Formats: sequence, structure tokens, C-alpha cells
Amino acid sequence: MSNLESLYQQVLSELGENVEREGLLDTPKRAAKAMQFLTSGYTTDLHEVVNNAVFTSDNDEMVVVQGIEFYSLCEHHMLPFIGRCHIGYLPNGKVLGLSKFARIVDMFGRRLQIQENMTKQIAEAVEEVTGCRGVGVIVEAQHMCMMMRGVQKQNSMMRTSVMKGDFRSNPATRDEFMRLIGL
Ligand SMILES: Nc1nc2c(ncn2[C@@H]2O[C@H](COP(=O)(O)OP(=O)(O)OP(=O)(O)O)[C@@H](O)[C@H]2O)c(=O)[nH]1
Ligand SMILES: [Zn+2]
Repeated sequence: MSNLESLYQQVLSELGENVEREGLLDTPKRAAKAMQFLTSGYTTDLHEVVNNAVFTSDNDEMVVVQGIEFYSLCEHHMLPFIGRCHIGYLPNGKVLGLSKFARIVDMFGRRLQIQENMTKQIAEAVEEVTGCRGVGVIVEAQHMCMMMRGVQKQNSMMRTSVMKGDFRSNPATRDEFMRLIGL
């Protein structure tokens, strides 16, 4: 049994469970495996994720990839927050492979996070790999720590944004981004 597995067994025991009952026999192993997957973003390398899928293009108009779903864990309670991420950028001679936006979102989602930091990290990664003139990232999510426990509010949604480069300095760029994603 790995260290993480025996710690999960201890947690079950502390919660008053019988760790010998049939349904729980493999639970420490499953929980450890699940948690390692849900935090696998820590060991994900940005350049491996992108895999050189950055292509030369003379199209310098805004590109928007909208509605990328993600599952993350809030760093305060280790409970899920779930939502969608919208990314827009202004290419500067190079465009990024479409699937790589989703891979970048997963890379930063699969960690213990707060939504604000995750939003910023995604924006910085897109900027780093594309060398773009500007990037905007908007994340909309629901936090289980607010729904299942605590204040128990089921209908609130948190929206965070990070605007960099032209998206920050030029209101027209920001407005175009908002219009394209329907906000
Ligand atoms: N800004 C921000 N806050 C978050 C995020 N995820 C969880 N939180 C908040 O983190 C705060 C932690 O507050 P504490 O008072 O230390 O913890 P708590 O007693 O469990 O708080 P309650 O949730 O109010 O019961 C709570 O207000 C959560 O709603 C996030 O991604 N961003
Ligand atoms: Zn929380």
C-alpha cells in the first residue's frame, strides 16, 4: 500500500468507517489514483502539452475558443469547482493548434486552485507559447464548497477574467472578445 493509500485508509477510519467492509477494501487505492489524476497538472510540462503545434499564419485577426469545460479542485476545501473557460487571442504570425487550448486548461485545472489564479496561469501560458499580441481568458464556474456545504448556494456562479496585451490596453479588442463569446 502506498503512503497516500494508507493515509486515505486512515481518513476513512477517522470518519468512523469500517475499512474492512467489502465496499471500502479498494477505496484507498481508488481514491489515491483519482486524486493523483486530479492533480496531475503539477507534473505536466507546457512544452510537452503544446508538442510544437504552433503554426505560421498571416491571419492576425482575433481567434476565440469558447466553452472549454474543466474540473478543478479548490485549494481551500479540496472540493471540485466546475465550469467553462473562454480564450481569445490576437496572433502575431503564429497560431496554436486548437486542441492545445483545452490541454492548457486541463494542465492548470488539474491542481489545487483558486479560480483567479487558474485564469491568470492559462492566459500566461497562451501568451508564452504563441507570442501573441494579446490574450483574454474568462472562466465561469460553480464551486462545490459553496453548494454542498458552507453557505449552500446552488445558483451562484463566479466569473473571472484576465486580459493581457492588446486585450488590456484596447477597449475595442476587449469588446470584440466579449461580443464573440456572447457576454
Ligand atoms: N476568491 C476565491 N475564493 C474561493 C475559491 N474557492 C473557494 N473560495 C472561498 O475561500 C474561502 C475560504 O474561507 P474560510 O472562511 O477560510 O473557510 P470556511 O470557513 O470553510 O468558509 P465558508 O465557505 O464561508 O464556510 C471561502 O469564502 C470560499 O468560498 C476561489 O476559487 N476563489
Ligand atoms: Zn472551497
